[in-house]
Parts: sequence; structure tokens; C-alpha cells
Amino acid sequence: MHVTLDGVSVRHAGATLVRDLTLHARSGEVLGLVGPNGSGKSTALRCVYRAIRPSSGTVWLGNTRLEELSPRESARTVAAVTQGNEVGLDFTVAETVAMGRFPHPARPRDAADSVESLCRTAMLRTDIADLAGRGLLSLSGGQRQRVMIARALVQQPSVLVLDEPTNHLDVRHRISLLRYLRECGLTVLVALHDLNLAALCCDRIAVFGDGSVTSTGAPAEVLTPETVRRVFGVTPDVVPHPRTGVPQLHYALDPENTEGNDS
Ligand SMILES: Nc1ncnc2c1ncn2[C@@H]1O[C@H](COP(=O)(O)OP(=O)(O)OP(=O)(O)O)[C@@H](O)[C@H]1O
Repeated sequence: MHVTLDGVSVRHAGATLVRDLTLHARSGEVLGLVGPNGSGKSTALRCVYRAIRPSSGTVWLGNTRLEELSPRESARTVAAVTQGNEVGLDFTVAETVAMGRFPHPARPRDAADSVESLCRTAMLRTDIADLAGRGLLSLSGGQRQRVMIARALVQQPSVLVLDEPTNHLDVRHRISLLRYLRECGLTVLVALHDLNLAALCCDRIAVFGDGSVTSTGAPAEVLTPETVRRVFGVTPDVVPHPRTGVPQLHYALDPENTEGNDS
């Protein structure tokens, strides 16, 4: 299912968070959102998983306007793994993962097994099966992040939205998650700060700057030293990955590689 933000602006408390934003994720592709802090990536994603309503413009899920769907219908289509996964109540891991089924109609008793197996598969995929009985409050940040990813998978969405999903993850779990995103066949919108991971994982990358998208293209098209310098104020060396050829960025700490942020 393709996802389009068409001329979306979000205004809040007198400020414009994103302005006339146009973004298109093709069906089944992994679209990366990269950009400096505060450039509007999370706000754009929140519009897709319906945490905020655009002040103007339209979000399309396939050929349907998001606002035409009931919250339950859109939750069956879009699953989100957000940045803030603080939890208040100490549900167990297994209970939390099973909450991913909430948007779906209750299943007859004979289908309960398949829900259970869905949860088990998601927990195995995210490497949390051995934590099933643990309370969420007792988990590390990375373990909790993997629980939220498992819950999103159990939702069986067509569109997966992830806001900095690798933040708390160690390198093995980062690679495992990104490999899954590449292989899952879902339409994925993922905000990533690590441009090298974005290059490895994404079919295309949308570069954000100051509340709108400044360029979109394949990793090799947008992750150039010129674009990175223009958008982030840092000049990397960009070399092809020795085996896959995707661009990888190398940074040095020389002052001439960084513009005006030596505070
Ligand atoms: N609730 C809010 N009230 C006021 N301004 C907000 C609110 N949420 C976000 N903003 C502002 O909107 C702009 C875009 O923020 P957003 O979180 O979308 O950026 P981002 O690109 O995801 O940033 P980061 O990389 O730091 O996560 C920023 O200037 C931010 O300060």
C-alpha cells in the first residue's frame, strides 16, 4: 500500500512544525527519513500514524484519505514504533506484544492458537522470547524497544512507521531489525539519524530540512558530500561499501569538516 503526504502542514501553538510537506512512499518500499534535529521527521510520521492531524493537506493510505478511516481501521493498516516508549503500567512482555491485536476483531476460540503463534513468532524474531514473563518496567531500553517492535509486527499492518527504532539497540539487533525491514515486504517509513544504516536499509531516502523535504532519491543520489554538507553542515567522505556498493559515510573530527557548531 502506498502512503502519500500531500502538501501537509502542521501548526501548533503559533508555530509551524512542518510546512507544505510532500512525501511519497511506494508500496512495499523502505523509505528513510533523514535530517537534522527538529527538521520535521517525527511530525511527518505522527501524521501517518494519526497521533496528530495536519492543519492542512492530506495523508493518503493507498487511495483512501486517512481521515475517512475509523481509528480502528487505520490501526489495522498502520503500526508505529515511536521514540517515546515509556510505560506506566507493568504489563508483561507477552501481554504487551499481544496488545498489537487490539485493532483486529476478536477471533473465535479455534483461532486463538494462531494469535498465540503470531505473538511467539514476533517475539522470536525480535529476540525477546526469553523475556515473555518479565514486566516491562524491569527491561533495559533496548529490550523494551524490541517489545514495541514485536507488538507492531503482531498488528500485521500493511504500513510500518518507525521513528528512530535503532536508538537503543546494540549492533546485532540493529542489523537484524534493518534486515527484517528490507525483507518484510511492507511499506516502511523509518526515521533514522545514522545515515550509514539508512543507506544500507532504504530503497529511497527523503532528506528533511527545516520542516519540509529538500530532496528524495536512492541512497547514492542523496547521500553525497554536497547534500550532507548543505543539510547537516558536516562534510563526510563518501565511499562505496566494499561488498554491496551502497554509499557509506566517513567523518573526521577536523574543524574544516564541520560548519559553525564548535560550541
Ligand atoms: N508539541 C510541540 N509543540 C511545539 N513545537 C513542537 C512540538 N513537537 C515538535 N515541535 C517542533 O516542531 C519541529 C519539528 O519537530 P520534529 O520532532 O518533527 O523534528 P525531528 O526532525 O523529528 O527531530 P529529531 O531528529 O530531533 O527527532 C521542531 O522545531 C520542534 O521543536
